Amino acid sequence: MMNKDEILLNAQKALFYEVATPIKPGLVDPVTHGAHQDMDIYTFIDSSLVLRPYFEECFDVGINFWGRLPALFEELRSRGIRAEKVMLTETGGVNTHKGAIFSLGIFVAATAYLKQTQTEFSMIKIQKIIQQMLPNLLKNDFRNLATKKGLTAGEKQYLKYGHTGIRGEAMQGYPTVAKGVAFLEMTTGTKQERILDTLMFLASKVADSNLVKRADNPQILIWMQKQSEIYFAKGGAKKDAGRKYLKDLDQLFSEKQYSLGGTADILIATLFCGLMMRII
Ligand SMILES: CC(C)(COP(=O)(O)OP(=O)(O)OC[C@H]1O[C@@H](n2cnc3c(N)ncnc32)[C@H](O[C@H]2O[C@H](COP(=O)(O)OP(=O)(O)OP(=O)(O)O)[C@@H](O)[C@H]2O)[C@@H]1O)[C@@H](O)C(=O)NCCC(=O)NCCS
Ligand SMILES: Nc1ncnc2[nH]cnc12
Repeated sequence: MMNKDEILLNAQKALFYEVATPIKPGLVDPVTHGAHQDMDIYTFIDSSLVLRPYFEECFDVGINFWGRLPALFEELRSRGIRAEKVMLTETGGVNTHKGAIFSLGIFVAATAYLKQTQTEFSMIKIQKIIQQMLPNLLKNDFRNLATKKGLTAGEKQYLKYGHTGIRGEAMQGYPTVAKGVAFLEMTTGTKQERILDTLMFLASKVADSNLVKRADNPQILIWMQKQSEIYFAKGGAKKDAGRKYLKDLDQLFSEKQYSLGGTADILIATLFCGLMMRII
C-alpha cells in the first residue's frame, strides 16, 4: 500500500486531473467555465489546494480508527462540514467541491483504514468498508425532511422523485465508481482521452442531482444516457467526430445552464481509485 504522502497526493491529483481536462459538458476547464458563471479554473485551483489539510484529517481519522465503522463516518462528517466552510471562504462563497469533500473524504478515510491491515488497495475491500461506514445514511439524513426548511437539491429530489442521489450511491459503497474504475482500466489513448471517455461513461450511469436540478426534470438523465451513446458511437475522445460532438454538447450545456457537477465528483473519486491502483 502507498504511504500517507502518496495517498494524499493522489487525492489532490484526482481533483486537478478532473478540472484540467477539456472539454467537459457544462463543467469548468482551463479555458471555459461551462454552465458555471461563478467559477473558473483559478477557483478550482484555490479550492483544491485549500482542501489538503482536510484530506489529511480524513487520512488520520481512518488510519487511527478502531471500533464500529459507522462511528468513523460520524467523525468524518463534522470535519466535512468544516471543510465545506473552508472551501466557501476560499472561493468567495462558491460551491466548487461540495460533492468531492463528501465522496473523496470518504474514499481517503476508507483507504487509510484499509491500510491498517492490508498491503494492497482493493476496490472490493474499499467498497465493503464504505458500506459498513454508512448503513443508516439515508434513514438518518432524510428523517425530518417533511418539516425541514431550506431543502437542498438532493433532499428536494428525494421527496419529489424518490431519488436517493449521492447518499444512495455512497451507502451502496459507490457501485458507480467501481464501474468507472473498471471502464478507466479498459480505456486507451492519452490521459486526456481516457479521462474524457470515462467522464462520458459515468455520465450515462450517475443519477446526477446537479443535472436534474439544473434541468428541473428527472427525464434529463435518460437524455444524458442517449448523448453518451452517441458520443461513443462517434468513436469517443480519440476521434475527431467524438471530440466535435463533445464540443457541441458543451455549447448546448452552457446555453441551457446544464451541468454534470455530480458526475464530475464521481469522476474525481474514480480517478483517485485509479491512481491508487496505478491504472492511470
Ligand atoms: C451529502 C452531501 C453531499 C450533501 O448533499 P446535499 O443534500 O447538501 O446536496 P445534494 O444536492 O444532494 O448534492 C450535494 C453535491 O453533491 C454533488 N452531487 C450531486 N449528485 C451527485 C452524484 N450523483 N454523485 C456524486 N456527487 C453528486 C453536487 O456537487 C457538484 O455540483 C456542484 C455545483 O453545483 P451548482 O449548481 O453550481 O451549485 P450549488 O451550490 O449546488 O447551487 P447554486 O448555488 O448554483 O444554486 C459542484 O460543487 C459539484 O461538486 C452537489 O452540489 C454532503 O455535502 C453533506 O452531507 N454535507 C455535510 C458535510 C458532510 O457530511 N461532509 C462529509 C464528509 S466525509
Ligand atoms: N470541473 C467542474 N466544474 C464544475 N463543477 C465541478 N464540480 C467538480 N468539478 C467540477
